[in-house]
Amino acid sequence: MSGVAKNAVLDVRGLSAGWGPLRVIHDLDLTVFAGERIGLVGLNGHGKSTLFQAIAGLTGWQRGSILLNGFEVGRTRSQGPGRYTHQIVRRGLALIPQGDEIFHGLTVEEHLDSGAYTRRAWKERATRKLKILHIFPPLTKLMATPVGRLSGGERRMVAIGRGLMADADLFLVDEPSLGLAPKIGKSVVDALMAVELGSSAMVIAEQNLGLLEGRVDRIIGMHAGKLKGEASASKSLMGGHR
Ligand SMILES: Nc1ncnc2c1ncn2[C@@H]1O[C@H](COP(=O)(O)OP(=O)(O)OP(=O)(O)O)[C@@H](O)[C@H]1O
Repeated sequence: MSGVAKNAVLDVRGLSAGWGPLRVIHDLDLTVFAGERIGLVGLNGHGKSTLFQAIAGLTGWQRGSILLNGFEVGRTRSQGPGRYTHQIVRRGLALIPQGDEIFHGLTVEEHLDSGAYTRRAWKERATRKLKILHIFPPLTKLMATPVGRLSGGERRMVAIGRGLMADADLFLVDEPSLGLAPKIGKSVVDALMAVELGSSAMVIAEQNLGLLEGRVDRIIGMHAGKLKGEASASKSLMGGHR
């Protein structure tokens, strides 16, 4: 293999990971470059979430190399989740997990603020919130509303918006449309397409290829814990229609 490209935000080599006796990820390689928006498409249970959790250091066990901004964050580990996750987050990772990890009693604005957890993001939180509201306009009038009163689609916007508040270089978004009515799910994915990445990168896991087709820079299939190469549905090949 050639060396790591200079602008690789993420470079995964020989990653295997799983839960207890279950091996979910099999010797996987993946490189994500700055500015890229990637679709990770695969059916339920084929390891998309486990791959994201491995990058965040949250699987039951894992081995192999994971370079985040050139720093090794992989480490062989097998003693319970979460041991290094805060360090990985400080290196530039934002994981937006499946479902809505929200606190019903907190307002929309409190959720967004809670996503600005680095010193720089906190300082810039007013500007960052404006950007989130630009991406998710329905949240504008709901800033003071406790999220327990919101609809499923609005809650998903809050959960994703909170993740996007981070000063991160790599955003991993796990099944943003899951459980939402098709129209709402599409509008949430549309919003993710509108995020200006600059030198950061985004990987969106989805079961529904149609939501990403022609709209991301690359689509990578995932099957039985392995990546299946790239589908011919990248933005450039499809003419970048919206
Ligand atoms: N926390 C966990 N503990 C034990 N097994 C798990 C855990 N999370 C996932 N698994 C198992 O790992 C396998 C891969 O699941 P994973 O959630 O990574 O797939 P996925 O492609 O993201 O699908 P989904 O859309 O359901 O999240 C499944 O067999 C699942 O049961």
